[in-house]
Amino acid sequence: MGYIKEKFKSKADELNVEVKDMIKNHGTKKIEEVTVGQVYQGMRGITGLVTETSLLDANEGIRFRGYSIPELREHLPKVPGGAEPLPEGIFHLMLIGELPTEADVQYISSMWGRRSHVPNHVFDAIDALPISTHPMTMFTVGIMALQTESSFAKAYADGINKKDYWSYTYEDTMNLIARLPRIAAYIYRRKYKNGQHIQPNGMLDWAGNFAHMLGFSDPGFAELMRLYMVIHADHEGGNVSAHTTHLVGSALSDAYLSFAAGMNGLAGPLHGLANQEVIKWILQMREELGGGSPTKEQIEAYVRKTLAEGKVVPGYGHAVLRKTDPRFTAQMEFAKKHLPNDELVKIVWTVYETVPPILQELGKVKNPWPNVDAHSGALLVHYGLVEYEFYTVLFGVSRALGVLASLCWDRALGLSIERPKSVTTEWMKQFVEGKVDAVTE
Ligand SMILES: CC(=O)SCCNC(=O)CCNC(=O)[C@H](O)C(C)(C)COP(=O)(O)OP(=O)(O)OC[C@H]1O[C@@H](n2cnc3c(N)ncnc32)[C@H](O)[C@@H]1OP(=O)(O)O
Ligand SMILES: O=C([O-])CC(=O)C(=O)O
Repeated sequence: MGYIKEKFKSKADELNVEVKDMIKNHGTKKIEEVTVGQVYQGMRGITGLVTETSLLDANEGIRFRGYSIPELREHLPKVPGGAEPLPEGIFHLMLIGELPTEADVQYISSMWGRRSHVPNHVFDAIDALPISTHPMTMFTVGIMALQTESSFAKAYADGINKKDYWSYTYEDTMNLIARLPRIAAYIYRRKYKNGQHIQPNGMLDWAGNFAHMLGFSDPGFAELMRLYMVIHADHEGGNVSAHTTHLVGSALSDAYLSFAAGMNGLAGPLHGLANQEVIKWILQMREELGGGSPTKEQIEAYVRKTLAEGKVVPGYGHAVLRKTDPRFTAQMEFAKKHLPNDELVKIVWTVYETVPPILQELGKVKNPWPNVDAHSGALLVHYGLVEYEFYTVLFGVSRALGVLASLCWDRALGLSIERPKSVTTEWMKQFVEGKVDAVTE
């Protein structure tokens, strides 16, 4: 057994004892009351999941095992001469719960390199789709085709002990993460670069190799990919992609099935797809105004028009956050350092000055501030990755790190199949009239 796997096992054994104890001694302690409004409105504010990898504070933003994004940028290992943290490092942190050493990161990097071979039938499955297919559809088809390789599914079919679920899930996790950049790059080159594919470079780190396979040789782009892959990796457990992966995994669907399900959620415009919507919205605004940089007044008018048409302003608002997303700030800092005079980036910054007061005026928007998706597209366009329909695939490759580390924990802790209670509105009517009681068991 590799030493990262051994470390995970020993951490999981320790936490298992604590969790069993928690359930035994405090299992009946109430966390909070659930209201009728919460049940109808997306279960907002209901604490209903345990996710070890990260925790969100509504005002401060995400922390990965206690570390904020600025702290991660400082403490995680980097490539020689690089300034941005390596995704291998945040994966180690989320899985093991400790900051990695340089050696840990190198170990994970070379492990993923060794496991990165993608069988041909995956490419054939993608090639069977029309070229006009959305890249996220190609991505989930690719992941589903790769499910033939699941160690968990094979082991389960052969009959395994519950105690060993974690081990096969770990193997699937490592193999899937190793292969995702190749699948994503294949989709990009197939759809946008006439199928001129680029072979992996085994000497590079995971994100550096991804940048290389996509076809971008500017070292700034590789740095951006490292930062991008770190900041999009996880956002505690309740977001649509993480929750879906966890939910599907709770039926003991393997990592491929669970992750593909999560990616179908990420492909929704209120979640991950918002990053393509942001750049599309900005480009349309520019086109309607005849090109160039719009003024604050022009942006304000365009925002009001968007709202009047009954649409949301993409990249703004959040289900849980109540301040500017620190992932937006991290990208803004990257832009200030590397591309302070980029025209599109400057538009993103003017949009940032303009949108929040307008959303506040509406009186119903709980968070008028930008989220992670408000900034990412402008950075990608700067380096030449202009095909915005592809952006959510990048998000998905990154999100694998968090949701699959979590899936390892789900199986290691023996978490149950998820099955909350649902009711009908007829039941709800009787409940508010005091004719039926809430079901507590
Ligand atoms: C990686 C991520 O997933 S980050 C989120 C990416 N998504 C986006 O950027 C899309 C734009 N934003 C939104 O649609 C929302 O803010 C969401 C989906 C992120 C959160 O939704 P909710 O938790 O329901 O937000 P909230 O409670 O503030 O919504 C209240 C009202 O304000 C509206 N609202 C919220 N954000 C916006 C916005 N950016 N533009 C216009 N209206 C908005 C909601 O649509 C809702 O209107 P309704 O009562 O008429 O249905
Ligand atoms: O937390 C959420 O609901 C959405 C989000 O920002 C993410 O998943 O990154």
